Amino acid sequence: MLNAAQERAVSHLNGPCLVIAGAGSGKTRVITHKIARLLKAGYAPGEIAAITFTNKAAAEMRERAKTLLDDRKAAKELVISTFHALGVRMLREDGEVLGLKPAFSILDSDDVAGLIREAGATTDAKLARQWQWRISQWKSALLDPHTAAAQAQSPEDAQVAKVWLRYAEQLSAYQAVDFDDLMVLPLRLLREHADVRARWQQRLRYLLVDEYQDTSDAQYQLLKLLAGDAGRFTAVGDDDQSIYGWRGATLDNLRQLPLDYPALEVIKLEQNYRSTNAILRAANAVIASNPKLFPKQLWSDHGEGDAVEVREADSDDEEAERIAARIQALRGGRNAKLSDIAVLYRANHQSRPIEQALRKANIPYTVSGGQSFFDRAEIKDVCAYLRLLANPDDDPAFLRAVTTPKRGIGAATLKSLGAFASQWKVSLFDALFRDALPTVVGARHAEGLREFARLMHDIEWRERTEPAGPLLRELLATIGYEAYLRESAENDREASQRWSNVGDFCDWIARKSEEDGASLKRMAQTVALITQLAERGDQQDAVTLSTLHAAKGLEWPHVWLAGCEEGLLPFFTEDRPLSDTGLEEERRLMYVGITRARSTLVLSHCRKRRAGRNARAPEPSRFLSELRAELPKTDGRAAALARIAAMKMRKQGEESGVEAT
Ligand SMILES: Nc1ncnc2c1ncn2[C@@H]1O[C@H](COP(=O)(O)OP(=O)(O)OP(=O)(O)O)[C@@H](O)[C@H]1O
Ligand SMILES: [Mg+2]
Repeated sequence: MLNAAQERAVSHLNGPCLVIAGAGSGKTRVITHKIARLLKAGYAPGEIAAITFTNKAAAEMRERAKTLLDDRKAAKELVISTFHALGVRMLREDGEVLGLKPAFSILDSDDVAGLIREAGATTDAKLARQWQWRISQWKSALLDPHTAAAQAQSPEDAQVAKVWLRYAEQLSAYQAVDFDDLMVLPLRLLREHADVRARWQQRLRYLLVDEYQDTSDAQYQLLKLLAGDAGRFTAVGDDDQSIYGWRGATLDNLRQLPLDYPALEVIKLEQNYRSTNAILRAANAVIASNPKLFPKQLWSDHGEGDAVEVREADSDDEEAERIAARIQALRGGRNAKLSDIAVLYRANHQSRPIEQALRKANIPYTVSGGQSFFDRAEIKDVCAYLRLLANPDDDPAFLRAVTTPKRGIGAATLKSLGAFASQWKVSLFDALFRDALPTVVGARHAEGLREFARLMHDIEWRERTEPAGPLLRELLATIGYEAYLRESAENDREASQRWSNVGDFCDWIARKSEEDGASLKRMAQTVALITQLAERGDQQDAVTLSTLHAAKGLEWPHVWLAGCEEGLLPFFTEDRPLSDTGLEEERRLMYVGITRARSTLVLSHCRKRRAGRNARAPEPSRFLSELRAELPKTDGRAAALARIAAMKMRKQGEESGVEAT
């Protein structure tokens, strides 16, 4: 079912459309329903592209489309992806006009940091990170190294521009791109090649963009080029939920849209279908302190509901224990499933005490937004082999693979190999096949390197006919990866955990490659893009632990927002004091957190919080005072009962001898 305003948005098929509305008002629902409507109007599934903010949101939207359409085939053909994944698709198909081979590699942030250290000939990791950040900013602003050099305002900028030039050369030599390139290069592709542009405009005849308020400059330009002058798109967003300003997202794109498209149909939605009025009032109260771009007032017919609670804990450990006690109570008293419950927080490090308390209480949980599965060292090791298989010119992957596990090939050998390779202008892997190799690195090392090359060739040969899963397992057995993990991990438990992660990964590869009929190499090409543990399809009932940023767009019946403290939410430090715009973005983050809740919401803060080895005594968040007028008087008795429950749990934990990790 759709309400009248949603229906208007869904049925507006000719000309551009913007839905601007508060949290939980059914914006994402408009997109899924509009997909169905477009199909009815004669669009082919492959002509409709829906852009989501995360891979996880894309997977969810495809699920929703599946149920709505009742047509699995059509749902499969829909283009539902993030801007970045769409960029990859465009580059794989058409990147060659920019000099990019279809099998190019995608570097993650660590790979990039390594290359930039090399390009700037520095070992200072912190400095290199600063350069990386600057270069990324320039790239997002659509500059090129030469312009950056010409426009440099300071000697530092001039130096970074030089590093950038060398870095850019490395990237093209390695046939690799970084994450910024995934937006910038498709843009260049469409701008500079009218034929390619025409083809993609024909192909993606209608675009739907979710979370429009968090698009970057480059993304907006890409949208415009794809949608053409007729503006065949629908964008939905909420200016009060723009929380990625720090990463280059800009609300200017919202302001600009009506100017660029005078025919733009702007639709507001005011009814909230997610939350109770108690929760909405808290949300409205907080966001009221921000200046308004598009004023709106949310209401819901879900009734008043339970009062929003504010809890104070002595320490972060106590806060965590209370969270665990509350989850048990929700499970018992309200029959809640664990997947109905989320614990949200501002900073990754806050998950540690909470994870410990949940383990102690035997409550299954998943962490999202923090370190993802694919960021784990062991998974990156395996991926290095896969990347090298997909693209032998991928030098960073080569370096990681050839040294993991150790094969007696040291830094000196690699350095000579590097010099040799650049002299011949070939990749490191290619250099292994040059006749002069033994004279460069010595006979013994040459043999070691060539053995590695033979191993990779063997896999490459066999991957054409053999199924991906078993082949990958065999590769890991051949290189003795498990033994390597046992040697290099801190202790047995860690080694087992890591090895079991690798096992999960192999299972996932096996399953996915069977599903898609993909070879190991094909899988390797997609792997670089996957960042979400969720894609492994964990079905177990579990509580969600998530950063506020990663919770965007999602909803749970029960939400606990932890760490509502000055310095944490809003986030600031002595080195990084809060600016006005910074404070506004933090407030929007608080608003996003509050509006994730459907029925119950708890906000907590601690009197003492550990930060590294020190403890701080933070003040309660100013956002709590902003919504205080909307809260009932604190119920002393309920607080006391919760404390007693937490104490009991602590005792139980000690008695059953469950160890915290
Ligand atoms: N017309 C409707 N009738 C019933 N339920 C609705 C309707 N529209 C939306 N909903 C429900 O309300 C909830 C919020 O919808 P949705 O996630 O689409 O909102 P949103 O505006 O995208 O929120 P956010 O700003 O957080 O992304 C969902 O559970 C959705 O199924
Ligand atoms: Mg949404």
